[in-house]
Amino acid sequence: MVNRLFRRFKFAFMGLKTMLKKDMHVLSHMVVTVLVILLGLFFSLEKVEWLFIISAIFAVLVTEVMNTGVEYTVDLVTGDYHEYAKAAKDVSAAAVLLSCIYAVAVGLVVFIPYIF
Ligand SMILES: Nc1ncnc2c1ncn2[C@@H]1O[C@H](COP(=O)(O)OP(=O)(O)OP(=O)(O)O)[C@@H](O)[C@H]1O
Repeated sequence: MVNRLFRRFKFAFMGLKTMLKKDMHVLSHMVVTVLVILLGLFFSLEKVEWLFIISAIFAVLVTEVMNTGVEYTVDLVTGDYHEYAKAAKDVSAAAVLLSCIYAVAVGLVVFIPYIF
């Protein structure tokens, strides 16, 4: 039981490592995440504000990870141009875009009152 749990964590961490190697976007997300956390500490955000910031950070990271998974799967299935391959990758990228819009909206709502 503990062994199985440990194996699942191990594979999940291998996934994160693969992600960092394949997708440099994740590094830019990490940099923005650190900056946002520092800004949050500087303004001493309220608990609810932190919850929204954390949800936005994870929304972007999770969609990026899923997007990379879809890209790998599509590339495994076909190296040729295919309308469905394009649709799968574009729709998956759209999920990242939506999560980024959510993150920007949360950032603006939380930080604008502190800045102005
Ligand atoms: N096999 C394919 N058939 C049709 N269109 C494809 C195919 N592979 C990629 N595309 C198109 O090219 C775009 C870019 O695909 P790619 O695999 O290079 O991902 P990416 O967005 O550059 O991701 P990353 O930079 O994270 O690797 C896709 O969004 C899709 O529109």
